[in-house]
Amino acid sequence: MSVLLSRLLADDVALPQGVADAAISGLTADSRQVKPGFLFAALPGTKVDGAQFIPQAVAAGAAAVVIGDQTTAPPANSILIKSGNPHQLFARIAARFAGSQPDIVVAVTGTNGKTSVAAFVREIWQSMGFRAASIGTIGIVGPQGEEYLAHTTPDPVKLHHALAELAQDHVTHLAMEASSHGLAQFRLDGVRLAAGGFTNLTRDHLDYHATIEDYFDAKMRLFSELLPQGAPAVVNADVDIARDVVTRAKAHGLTLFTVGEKGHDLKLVSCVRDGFGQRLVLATASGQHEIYLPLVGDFQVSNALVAAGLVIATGGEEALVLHALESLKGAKGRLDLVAHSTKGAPIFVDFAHTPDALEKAILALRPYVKRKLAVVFGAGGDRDKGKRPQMGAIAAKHADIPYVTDDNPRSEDPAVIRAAVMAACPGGIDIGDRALAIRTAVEALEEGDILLVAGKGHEPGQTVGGKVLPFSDHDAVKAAVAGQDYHG
Ligand SMILES: CC(=O)N[C@H]1[C@@H](OP(=O)(O)OP(=O)(O)OC[C@H]2O[C@@H](n3ccc(=O)[nH]c3=O)[C@H](O)[C@@H]2O)O[C@H](CO)[C@@H](O)[C@@H]1O[C@H](C)C(=O)N[C@@H](C)C(=O)N[C@H](CCC(=O)O)C(=O)O
Ligand SMILES: Nc1ncnc2c1ncn2[C@@H]1O[C@H](COP(=O)(O)OP(=O)(O)OP(=O)(O)O)[C@@H](O)[C@H]1O
Ligand SMILES: N[C@H](CCC[C@H](N)C(=O)O)C(=O)O
Ligand SMILES: [Mg+2]
Repeated sequence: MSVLLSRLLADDVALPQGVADAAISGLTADSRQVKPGFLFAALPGTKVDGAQFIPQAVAAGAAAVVIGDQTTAPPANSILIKSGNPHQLFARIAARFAGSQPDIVVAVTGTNGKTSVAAFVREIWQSMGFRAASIGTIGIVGPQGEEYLAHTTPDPVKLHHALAELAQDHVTHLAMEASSHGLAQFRLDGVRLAAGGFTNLTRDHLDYHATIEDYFDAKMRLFSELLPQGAPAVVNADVDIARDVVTRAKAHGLTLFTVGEKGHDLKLVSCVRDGFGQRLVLATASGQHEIYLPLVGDFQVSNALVAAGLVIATGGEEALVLHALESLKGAKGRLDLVAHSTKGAPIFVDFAHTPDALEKAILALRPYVKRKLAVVFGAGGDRDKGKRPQMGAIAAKHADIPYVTDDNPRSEDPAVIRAAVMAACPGGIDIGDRALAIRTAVEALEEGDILLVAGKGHEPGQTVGGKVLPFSDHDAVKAAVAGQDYHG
């Protein structure tokens, strides 16, 4: 398949006619992927400037090269397209190259809860009879099954290829996660969005964003730049920063839809625990509604309301949406009750890998604990180091038995990461080998205890050095309960 360069650039860049008639056979921002007739985007990155690979891209047959207008590009035997924002231009080109997108695409941002909200939105739409999918940390989940992805928000080429495939498969409704990296790197700038959601903002990714304000600004691009005027902004009103989100959304002419105890459009009137579920009373313009939410944790109520808000605000019938909440399953590895120990203690697997998430996950389980609450957790390598002592302190404060273990050490020395966590976690038990930590914790469980295994959730591997070794918390827990060794 080839597309005329003029079609890919639309009104973004004007080129002389003969030049604009070039046929482009593919796109990439990686010189190593260039094939004859491709457009290569030479993008400045966090490690290198893609412009240095222009000679290789041209030698591989690049027909056109997108570069920043401040970049001094080497003389190239191909069409040079200069842009003040090459990342954004590339995202738009990727959208035009791929062609179709599902009719209704909503995006959710926030530090925690994005995957859960995207999964809930997909589930609600499915139960209303729509052909729906979601894209995010757990991959592409749709009618054709699941495909794991490397990123929460994929790069524009991968993203638009996925959107076009879903549209061709007659998927009309899509919920996607907008990560702060994805927003900062303009990965979603070609997506036609119908609505945006916001969950919360707490500490994460301060290795990448210089300050928490920069991190917030990146997230706010969804509201202040990506959504078209008048589109709904669904905001969890129960977090302090919601005020700022509302201000930005209003300034951009979005239609506010607030949810939660302080919400206006979908208000949480009351919430009472009922086994591993919760009975909610919700208020909307049409009156009060009693709902059973089959999920553990206050934060899942908040996520479910953002999800319901996104569906209602994009035209979903309120009664059907609220009814659908009663059968939500949620995303794999989010406070997932995976097994019971031989003494009957429930064991949960969760994806908490930020201080706030760890605190929320532990506190969500506390009401069910009759004796002791144990937590197995760690902190990721090559990621925000400031999270480590904070997570250690939270486990020490809120859990009875904290086990500190490895969670994707990546290029770092795992013992150094654990030491940083342990320094703030008096009483913590340091067991680097994650399978052994889980087995030790499981074997120590008594009746009335609960174990939370946090940090990896759905992840299928442990990243050590440059290698991803097969590892699943779900399987490690099941093996430990069966008294078997687990090696991934
Ligand atoms: C920090 C970060 O987000 N980096 C992403 C970014 O890379 P970069 O632009 O910094 O790349 P770079 O290595 O400096 O290279 C610059 C350019 O030169 C190009 N290049 C490089 C080498 C070469 O030989 N030829 C060549 O053309 C590269 O393709 C790139 O376009 O763009 C790349 C292409 O899209 C991503 O693969 C890469 O993700 C890295 C691997 C990553 O780990 N990202 C994580 C942190 C991430 O994005 N996470 C978020 C949030 C997760 C969450 O929800 O918590 C996500 O959405 O997944
Ligand atoms: N609304 C929330 N508030 C606080 N913590 C939450 C909330 N929702 C989920 N969590 C916690 O955060 C973890 C991750 O949740 P989820 O995967 O839905 O978030 P995410 O925003 O997609 O995360 P990531 O950016 O890592 O993909 C959960 O396992 C849980 O511990
Ligand atoms: N998208 C997140 C996932 C972190 C998962 C956790 N297991 C860790 O490795 O810290 C990141 O790449 O920072
Ligand atoms: Mg996610």
